[in-house]
Amino acid sequence: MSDNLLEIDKLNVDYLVDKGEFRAVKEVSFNIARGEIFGLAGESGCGKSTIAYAITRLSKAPAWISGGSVRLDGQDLLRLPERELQRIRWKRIGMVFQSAMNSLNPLMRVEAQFHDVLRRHTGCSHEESRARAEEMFRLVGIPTHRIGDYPHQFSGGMRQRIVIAICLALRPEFIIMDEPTTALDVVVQREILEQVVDLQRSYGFSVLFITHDLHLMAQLCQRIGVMLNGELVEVGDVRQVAEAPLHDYTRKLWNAIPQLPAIRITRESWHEGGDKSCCHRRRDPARKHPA
Ligand SMILES: Nc1ncnc2c1ncn2[C@@H]1O[C@H](COP(=O)(O)OP(=O)(O)OP(=O)(O)O)[C@@H](O)[C@H]1O
Repeated sequence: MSDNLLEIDKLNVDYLVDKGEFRAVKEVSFNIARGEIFGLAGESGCGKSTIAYAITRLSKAPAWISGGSVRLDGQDLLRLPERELQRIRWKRIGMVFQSAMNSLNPLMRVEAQFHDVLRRHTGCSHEESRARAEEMFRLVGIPTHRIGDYPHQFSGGMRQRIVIAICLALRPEFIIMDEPTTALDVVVQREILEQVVDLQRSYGFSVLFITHDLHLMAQLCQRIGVMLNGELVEVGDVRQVAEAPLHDYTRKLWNAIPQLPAIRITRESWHEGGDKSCCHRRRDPARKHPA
């Protein structure tokens, strides 16, 4: 069995626009190992979300996947019949997007929403889904007595945690997180991401983590891919991409970040007794990426 859970090879995605085809993702290839958190960085409009949607073939018109392959455990998702893909979405590949908290049904109690998803994908009973929902609420730090509440009775951060909890309840092997906490304030954002890392350590799923925030990415991910105008211009270990970027654009991305007294938390330091309230890598004032 390959170490890679996900293998994307020469993926092309076009948008069919008035003036013809616009290629938003150009020959993009990268792998995500089992249990790895892989980050995709790059400025707005470079194609990150387009890739996220293409992986599960949730791209909506006018997007068109025009080439390449996306293999999950060796199986090309781009060539699977839709019915088979439906069995893989959510069950094997979870998705948490920026606006996910708004995807909860406002008219249904949260427990019913858990049950709905779990019954559909696993056929489990009310008792089983209630037990799983309580377990997931505990994991994401929400008191279990709130399980019968409606979405509007929770804060934005709590709703986003609930979406993550529902996603995790299906025990996916791979989770796509596209700006999962961008709409939330930094403290809540940090708490949720700490929980995601803890859960990832417990369950061992792989994550594609997309964010504008390079610092956050460097804290969470083992490897990072950097995109520019639809192309993946650099992929590397987080330390290499942060400290010895190979591509000019990656250097520019780092240099565009305000000079804070400290800039990177390693995933290890986040978890191994470091001060979680601040960043851990002291930036060497003398160190400058070459322009
Ligand atoms: N529905 C659409 N029709 C035409 N072009 C689109 C459409 N959606 C996205 N695009 C274009 O595709 C390119 C990639 O967009 P995408 O949303 O993937 O970027 P992104 O890197 O995720 O940006 P952001 O970080 O702002 O979310 C952009 O140039 C965008 O304008």
